[in-house]
Amino acid sequence: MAGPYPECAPAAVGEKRQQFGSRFLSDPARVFHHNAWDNVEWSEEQAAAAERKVRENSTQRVCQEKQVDYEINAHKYWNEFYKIHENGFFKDRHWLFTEFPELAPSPNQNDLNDWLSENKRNEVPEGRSKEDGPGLRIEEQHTCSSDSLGCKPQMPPVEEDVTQKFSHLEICADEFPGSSASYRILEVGCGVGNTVFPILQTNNDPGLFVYCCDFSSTAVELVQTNSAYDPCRCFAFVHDLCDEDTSYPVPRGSLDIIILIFVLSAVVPDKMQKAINRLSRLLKPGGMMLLRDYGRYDMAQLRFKKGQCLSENFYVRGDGTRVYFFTQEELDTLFTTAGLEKVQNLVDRRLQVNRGKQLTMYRVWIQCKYRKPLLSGAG
Ligand SMILES: C[S@@+](CC[C@H](N)C(=O)[O-])C[C@H]1O[C@@H](n2cnc3c(N)ncnc32)[C@H](O)[C@@H]1O
Repeated sequence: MAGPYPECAPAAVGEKRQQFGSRFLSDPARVFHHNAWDNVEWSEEQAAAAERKVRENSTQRVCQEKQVDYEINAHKYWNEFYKIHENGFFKDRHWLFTEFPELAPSPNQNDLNDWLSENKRNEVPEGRSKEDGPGLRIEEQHTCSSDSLGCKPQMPPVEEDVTQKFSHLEICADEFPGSSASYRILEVGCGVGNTVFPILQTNNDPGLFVYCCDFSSTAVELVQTNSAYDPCRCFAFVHDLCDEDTSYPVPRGSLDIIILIFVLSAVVPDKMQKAINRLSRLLKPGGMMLLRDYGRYDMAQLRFKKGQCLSENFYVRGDGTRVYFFTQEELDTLFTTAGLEKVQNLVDRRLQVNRGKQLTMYRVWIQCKYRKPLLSGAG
C-alpha cells in the first residue's frame, strides 16, 4: 500500500471489510489469494527476529537537543506534514463502523420521534413526512436552527478557538457548543477529518454533535474549510492533548464517546497518562473511550533505522513526527488508571499482502474500548 502511513487503512482495498478476526490463513499456499489475513499467528522465529530488529534499531538514541526540539515543536512538524500532504492520507475508513459501531448506533426510534416533535416539527420541509425516513433526518440536520445543537452561524477562525476563550473557566452546562445535543462524540487528534466526516455522514441521529481537535492548526483548518463541515453538527478546534493548562470546550461528564485513532502513539510516553486522565473526566458515566493504534513489533517499528529511536519503542520519522508502539498491557494500564473499565482490548495481527508485488507485510494494531463505570469514583 502506498504512502508512509498505510496503517490507517487496515482492510483490503476493493474488498468488503469483514470485522476484525474473521479471515484466517489456514493454508499458507493461499497467502496471495486475498489482500489481507486476520489473526495471523507469528512463529517463534519471527517473534525472535522482530525482537532482535528492535534491539538493533534502539541501540543508538537521538541526542537530547533534538529530542527537546521534537517535543517543543511537535505541532509544527505535523503542520508541515499536512501542508505537504493536505488531506491525501488517512482516507480509508471503511473499517470504522464495523470496528466501532458505537460511532453510529441505530437510533432509538422513540427518542428520535420525541426529538423530532419537540425540536423540529415546524422545520419539516413541505411535502415531507416522518415516513420519509433517513432522507428526512439528513435534511433536518442540515436545516437546524442556530440554537438547536449549539450551532454557530459562523465558523470559528482556527487560532481564535474556543479553547482559548474557555481555558480558565469551568464550562457551564448550557454554554458550550453542542450543549443541547443528546449524543456527543469527541475525536482527539482528528487530522483532516477522515473519521469525523464519515461519522457525520453515517450517523443520522438528529441529537448527534461531533467535536474534533488536533494540535495542528493546519489540519484543523482543513477540517473547517471542508465542504462537509457543518457547524450545526460539528465543532473543530485546535487543542494539544498534552496541554494541562487548557481545558476542552465541554464540561466534565458530557461526552458519550471519545475516539483516538493513531494519535496517542504520537505523544511522548511520559505525558500519555495525564492526557488520558483528563479525557476520562469528560466522559459521561457509561461513556466509552475508543482507540486504535500501533502495536509492538508492527512492521513500521521494524523498519526504523538506527538513530531514529527516542526512547524504548518510541521513534521519530524522517519528517519529525513521532510514534510509539504499544503492548495491550500498557494500554490497559493507561485506561484503568484513568478509572475506566475494559470492554475490549484486542491485538489485530494482520498480514497485508501486495498481490502485484508478491509482498507480505505483518501489521500489528491494538484496538481498545474502555468504559467509564456508571458509578464512577474517577470524577
Ligand atoms: C497519525 S495522525 C492520525 C490522524 C487521524 N486520527 C486519522 O486517523 O486520520 C496523528 C494525528 O495526531 C495529531 N497529534 C499528535 N500529537 C498531538 C497532541 N499532543 N495533541 C493533539 N493532536 C496531536 C497530529 O497532528 C495528527 O493529526
